[in-house]
Amino acid sequence: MTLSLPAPAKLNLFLHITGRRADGYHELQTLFQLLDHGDSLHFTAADELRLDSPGVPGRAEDNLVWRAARLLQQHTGCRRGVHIRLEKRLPAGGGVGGGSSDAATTLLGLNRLWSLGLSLDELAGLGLSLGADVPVFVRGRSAFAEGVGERLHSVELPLQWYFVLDPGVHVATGKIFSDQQLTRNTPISTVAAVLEEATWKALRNDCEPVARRLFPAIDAALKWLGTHAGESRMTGTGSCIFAALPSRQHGEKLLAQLPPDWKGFVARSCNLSPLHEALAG
Ligand SMILES: C[C@@](CO)(OP(=O)(O)O)[C@H](O)COP(=O)(O)OP(=O)(O)OC[C@H]1O[C@@H](n2ccc(N)nc2=O)[C@H](O)[C@@H]1O
Ligand SMILES: Nc1ncnc2c1ncn2[C@@H]1O[C@H](COP(=O)(O)OP(=O)(O)O)[C@@H](O)[C@H]1O
Repeated sequence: MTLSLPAPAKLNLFLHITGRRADGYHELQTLFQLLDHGDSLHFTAADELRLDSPGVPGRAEDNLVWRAARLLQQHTGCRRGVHIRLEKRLPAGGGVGGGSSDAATTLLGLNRLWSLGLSLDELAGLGLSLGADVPVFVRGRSAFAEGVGERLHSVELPLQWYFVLDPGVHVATGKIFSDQQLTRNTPISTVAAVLEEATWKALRNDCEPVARRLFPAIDAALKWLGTHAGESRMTGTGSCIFAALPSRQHGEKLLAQLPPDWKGFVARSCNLSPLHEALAG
């Protein structure tokens, strides 16, 4: 029997860098918006661990799916295996959290397949050791986040169509965070304040000026989407750019007009992750 589960994308609707910890990691405030579009993972019970992920370059052992499965085995002492097939749709290094979401789906999927009975708190704790963005996908709710992204307050955001433009460049998160021109002193805000309509315009992505300076394609993508869809912003540390849309049809039209080197997708926002809906159903 095969268990097939989604690994949804996220957008950072804004991303403020508010400080830097003694260990060099940056403190941030962000709004994680989950989307109904993403990768798919297929889990089939087996004696050994095997990963089939043609869309992700590099060794299987470095894949976050593999690392999540190994971590779960080590943490629980479980000796069961699994064959996992990863159907990759999200751009890697695109700021839409594909790798982190794949890891979260693996943790929840194997917790179910191997009948481990770990709680969401335990799984989120394990996820955090794989990456700062993994806990939000484990918990499965759009959320305001603080710290390095691990202090989560779930929020109900208005449902919205989004266009996500992938300018085809891979941004290493560390390259943005180590840039000398990155601002690290945005004043700390509150959940209530960021959710107010009046405050919305003042929110931004502090990584955006650095990313558009380092990557001309990101600058060009921001200009293109700004012209075609109005206010546009970068997600995470890039490279994807997004804009809110009045309808899916607007997004389909934009897809047809995209310059040849760029890709994109149209997605609807969701407050509850499609992964959690699938596991509940
Ligand atoms: C900033 C976000 C927002 O979603 O960017 P995206 O990765 O989604 O683009 C994430 O929290 C990213 O978290 P995560 O994806 O775990 O970061 P990693 O790749 O592990 O970080 C690579 C490097 O960036 C730096 N780093 C990362 C996160 C952080 N809060 N402060 C940092 O200074 C560290 O030097 C780290 O070694
Ligand atoms: N399953 C995976 N999918 C995508 N990237 C992965 C995966 N496992 C490991 N990686 C590595 O993690 C990096 C960041 O992946 P990803 O989460 O897609 O980017 P971002 O954090 O910018 O959204 C990739 O460049 C890749 O080297």
